[in-house]
Amino acid sequence: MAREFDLIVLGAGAVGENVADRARAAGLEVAVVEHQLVGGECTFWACVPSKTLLRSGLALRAAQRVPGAAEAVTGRLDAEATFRRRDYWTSEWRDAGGVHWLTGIGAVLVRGHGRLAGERRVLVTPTDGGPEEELLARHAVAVCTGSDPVVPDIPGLADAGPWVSRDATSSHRVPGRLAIIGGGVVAVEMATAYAGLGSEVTMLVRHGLLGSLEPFAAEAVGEGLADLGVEVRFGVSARRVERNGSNEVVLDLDDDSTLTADEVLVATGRRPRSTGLGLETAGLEPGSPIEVDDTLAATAVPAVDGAPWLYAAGDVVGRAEFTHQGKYQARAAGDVIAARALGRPVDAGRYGVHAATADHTAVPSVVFSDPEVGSVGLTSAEAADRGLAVRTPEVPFSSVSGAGILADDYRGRARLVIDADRDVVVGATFVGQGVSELVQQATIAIVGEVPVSRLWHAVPAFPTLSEVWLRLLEADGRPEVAE
Ligand SMILES: Cc1cc2nc3c(=O)[nH]c(=O)nc-3n(C[C@H](O)[C@H](O)[C@H](O)COP(=O)(O)OP(=O)(O)OC[C@H]3O[C@@H](n4cnc5c(N)ncnc54)[C@H](O)[C@@H]3O)c2cc1C
Ligand SMILES: NC(=O)c1ccc[n+]([C@@H]2O[C@H](COP(=O)([O-])OP(=O)(O)OC[C@H]3O[C@@H](n4cnc5c(N)ncnc54)[C@H](O)[C@@H]3O)[C@@H](O)[C@H]2O)c1
Repeated sequence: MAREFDLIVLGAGAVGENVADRARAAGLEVAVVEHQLVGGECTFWACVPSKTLLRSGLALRAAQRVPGAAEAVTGRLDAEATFRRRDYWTSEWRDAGGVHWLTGIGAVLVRGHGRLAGERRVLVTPTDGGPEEELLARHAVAVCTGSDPVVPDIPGLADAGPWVSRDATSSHRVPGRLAIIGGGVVAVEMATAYAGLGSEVTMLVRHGLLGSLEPFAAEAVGEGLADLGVEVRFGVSARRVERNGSNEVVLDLDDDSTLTADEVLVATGRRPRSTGLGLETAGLEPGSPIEVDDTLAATAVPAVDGAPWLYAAGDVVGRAEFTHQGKYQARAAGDVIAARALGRPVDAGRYGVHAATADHTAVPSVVFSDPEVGSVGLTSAEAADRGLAVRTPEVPFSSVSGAGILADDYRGRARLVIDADRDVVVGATFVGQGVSELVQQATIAIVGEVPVSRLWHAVPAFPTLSEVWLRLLEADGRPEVAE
């Protein structure tokens, strides 16, 4: 007989876990269906292992930039120890901790592959090979199934056994020569990590590095990669790839040259994991992102008894492929599903309790390269596309004592994008060592719509990196008192 729950969540990544958590907190009966590891991509193959692989190199280079400490650290990175720390943080790819947490909040974990079979009905093929199980949802189904890497259709590539991000983040081996196809965030972070660990890295970048960010930040990252010995080849693509008899990967490039490596990492973007989910039984297109409104309800699926029943959040909706933003969507989704199920008021207005408004205004992100890039909101180019009249004060960190004290020859820049009509910050980009911690200040300024004239009263402590805010305000100009 079918088991019945108030809410069925497909996927126990960070996003599915948070939908379940909020709905459970309101007292709903929740089932979570997971066909792999509870914790998903971020915990086991993405954020956590990539950041632990990067951290050792960043820490070593930070010490090398401070006389006194530099003399004390004369050796190279210890790859084995770096991998061991990564293995600790990924619990050696075991999810007992996640399962303990999920059952601790009172959700029911169903191990298997779930797919929709019409309105509020899910079929699960159990991981252990048992008979298919039917689950029924009294109120809602939330699809939180994440995304998959895209492998371009380059002749021979698939047969050459390329690395995708999971291979790079879970490897216990440092390839002597690593070729990377792509110039986005995965490519840049893995180039930084593996160059630090001792690989000879060559990046094949069809267009620019980190294309969605401010060009000055990408330029600084390019210089940082060069300092690490990474060769970045712009405007070059692979025409054909093959693994030869010596187990080398040979890439035939469209500038008529050849690149030989021990491994090739494909880092050319991701697509929503929306096939094999039975989405067509709800009238949706498999393979596409699931389009949702700001309460995360699927816009193309009709409501039942006046309430939406199909929700989606995280990478599968394609609004902002970051764990933190997916979890933000998940909190709104879990709360609104509960509110609608329990007949409680719904606050779906701009910045309402149940609306993921910040998806449109203030998505923060950090590229953990060396230097780091921290950004939130609009770039100058995006503001121009929206027809906004903006001021864009920009300063080097050489004007900030805290930066000079943090590291000798500190290199970095910062830029604000200020909506001139409303006199509020709508975007910020920082590049430099340790700038990741500056992003939240900008996020608060944007979401809070704090007038720039008021920011002059938010005094940064001396001598911290945050003093860059003062320099940015000075570059923008001290407010004048009206006659
Ligand atoms: C290398 C790399 C590094 C990254 N670093 C960062 C970072 O530093 N910071 C950051 O914010 N973001 C980072 N990201 C992005 C981040 O990993 C994703 O945005 C995040 O994991 C999305 O979470 P999710 O829950 O939507 O998807 P996932 O984590 O992919 O979870 C989806 C879950 O659903 C399960 N599932 C799928 N289909 C089914 C089904 N039919 N039945 C049952 N279960 C199913 C999967 O097994 C998985 O557990 C990184 C991404 C990559 C690739
Ligand atoms: N620190 C973080 O927050 C972090 C880290 C890693 C990944 N992520 C998330 O994961 C997502 C995926 O990252 P990604 O780097 O794979 O994607 P991306 O979209 O950032 O970059 C893809 C890159 O591949 C290039 N490309 C695309 N097709 C190509 C082809 N056929 N040949 C050559 N180059 C090609 C693009 O020009 C671009 O440079 C990101 O959008 C991000 O949201 C976040």
